[in-house]
Amino acid sequence: MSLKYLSQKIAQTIDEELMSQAGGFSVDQLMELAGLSVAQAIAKVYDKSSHSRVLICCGPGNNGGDGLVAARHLSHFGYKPNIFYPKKSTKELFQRLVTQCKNLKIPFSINLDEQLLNNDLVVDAIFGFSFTGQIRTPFDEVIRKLKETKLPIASVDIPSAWDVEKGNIDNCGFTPSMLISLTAPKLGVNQFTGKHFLGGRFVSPEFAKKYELNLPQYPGIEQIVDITDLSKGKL
Ligand SMILES: NC(=O)C1=CN([C@@H]2O[C@H](COP(=O)(O)OP(=O)(O)OC[C@H]3O[C@@H](n4cnc5c(N)ncnc54)[C@H](O)[C@@H]3O)[C@@H](O)[C@H]2O)[C@@H](O)CC1
Ligand SMILES: [K+]
Repeated sequence: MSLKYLSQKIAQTIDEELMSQAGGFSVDQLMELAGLSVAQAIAKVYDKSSHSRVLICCGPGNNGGDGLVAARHLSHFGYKPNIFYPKKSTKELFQRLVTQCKNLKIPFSINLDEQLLNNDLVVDAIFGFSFTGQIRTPFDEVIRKLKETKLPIASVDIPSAWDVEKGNIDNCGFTPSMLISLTAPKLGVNQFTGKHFLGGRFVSPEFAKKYELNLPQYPGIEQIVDITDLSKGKL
């Protein structure tokens, strides 16, 4: 049974339906589980003895929110997260996530160059499935710097600046060493051959059937499932 890769529209429809009256979820709940998945996947691949300093780059939307949640969990796991969040959302949920991180003494910095010199790993939580069109400032500069860094990058849901359906067209983005797709991978990553996890363990069997997601079994109590071998060489 092959994995289902989602179009941008279906990814957004699934998101909306999960948070509809029928789905019953709040955005906080989904974001919490998404961010926890990200933190678990990172802890599985990058040991804190060698990769304790984790730079979390957060964008202006919910992908950035997943990054803030992941930063909190990584801090509890014993990592030393640093947050780069240049365009903060004014929504109450995001303000609370920032407060939670500050209460854990997680530093926020606006100096990306300095942060890239002083961390062991980057989490790319800049754009998710709602990214469209030409990349706008200040994120054009951020993506350019991430293209240049030699640090390993773990992307949340889709590598930022990749077209959600067509992938890294015109080499507009960077290729991360690791990807944590949420709910189901997006069409744009069907050529991705790096370490690939699926997270966001919140879909009911009926819901998965309705959208023919063909989700793999999550092992035991894990929030993530390794789909590297399932996804390699797709198409
Ligand atoms: N159903 C799911 O799987 C869940 C998804 N979540 C996360 O939510 C993400 C989607 O969140 P959103 O819909 O808020 O969108 P994104 O976080 O993908 O990005 C939207 C933001 O990016 C900006 N943006 C879009 N294109 C741009 C461009 N070309 N240049 C500069 N800025 C641009 C928009 O103005 C907006 O502020 C997913 O990818 C995932 O990470 C989780 O939080 C919860 C559960
Ligand atoms: K991303």
